[in-house]
Amino acid sequence: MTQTVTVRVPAKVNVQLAVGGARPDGFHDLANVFLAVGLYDEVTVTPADELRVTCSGPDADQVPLDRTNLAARAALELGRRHGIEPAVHLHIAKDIPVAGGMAGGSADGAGALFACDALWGTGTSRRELLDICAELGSDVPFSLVGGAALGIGRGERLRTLEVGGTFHWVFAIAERGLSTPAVFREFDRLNEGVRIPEPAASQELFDALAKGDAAALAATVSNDLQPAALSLFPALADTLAAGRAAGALAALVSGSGPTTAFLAADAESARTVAGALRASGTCRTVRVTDGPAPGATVV
Ligand SMILES: C[C@@](CO)(OP(=O)(O)O)[C@H](O)COP(=O)(O)OP(=O)(O)OC[C@H]1O[C@@H](n2ccc(N)nc2=O)[C@H](O)[C@@H]1O
Ligand SMILES: Nc1ncnc2c1ncn2[C@@H]1O[C@H](COP(=O)(O)OP(=O)(O)O)[C@@H](O)[C@H]1O
Repeated sequence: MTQTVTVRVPAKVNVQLAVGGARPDGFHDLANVFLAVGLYDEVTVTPADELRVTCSGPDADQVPLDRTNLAARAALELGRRHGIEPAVHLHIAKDIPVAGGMAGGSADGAGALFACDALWGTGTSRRELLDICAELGSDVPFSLVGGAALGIGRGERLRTLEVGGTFHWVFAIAERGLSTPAVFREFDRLNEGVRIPEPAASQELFDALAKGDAAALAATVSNDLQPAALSLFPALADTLAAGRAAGALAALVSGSGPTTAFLAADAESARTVAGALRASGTCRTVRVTDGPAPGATVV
């Protein structure tokens, strides 16, 4: 029997995030276009006496190690469905910023699910894995599949999108995190009394992804949560301005933030934008990477 399984799972940036009004269940309908990018968490699962979570990496102290951790929740749910006691040690090697709008917790949930399924030999179908992911959180199904996809409903119902090239990105990691529910609440507050249209995905954006055309993608990216994130974290405007001034084709908040994302024309331009962001002193760390990246993969 396999004694240890490690799964690598990517971060995401939302190249379009169209947000509808609040639903009766408290969620918002979305047209959420995800692109997986090359920052990864690794989840390693090993048999143990009881369920235990550990985490390493620069942000490890911000990650809960109890049963609220999405990796633990994934193991508990898969075990429950198969009548297996989830006696495993889950170790998260964390490289995705915590509470950064890049779906790091979701990545760990998808990674733990995939890893436990391999360790226990439960042979769960793709359909059931995606159902469990959707129970764990709106972003978790995308973490499993990676690449690029449109998420509708609360973002959990996915349609894979074609991507015709590599997109070069720079991410500016902020000094502190932002809570996703707080950003949605601020979105509701800012839109009080406003009739919010049904969220709709952009065909121009799909075409830009399919062509691998960075300039065309830059012309169509959008994030309806950006005003709410900026309202809660006004200093992000300075980071966005610094990246734009350095030649980024597009500058936007990633999901609910506070990570800011900069689309560059090519790898060299990405390095220039990264250097300018570092020099600007408007963020904690700068990362250069590209997308699309593959979904959860056993390493
Ligand atoms: C905003 C997005 C964009 O991709 O990502 P992040 O910025 O958090 O990475 C997602 O919609 C976040 O998805 P995820 O982080 O999985 O959220 P969930 O655990 O499902 O929900 C947490 C809370 O966010 C709000 N929420 C989330 C999704 C959604 N469609 N509508 C919402 O209103 C609700 O208040 C919910 O209770
Ligand atoms: N494995 C995990 N890694 C990070 N955060 C987690 C994890 N499990 C639960 N959380 C909780 O989820 C919150 C959101 O974290 P994260 O998924 O990193 O951000 P975001 O939702 O902005 O993409 C964290 O503040 C933390 O309390």
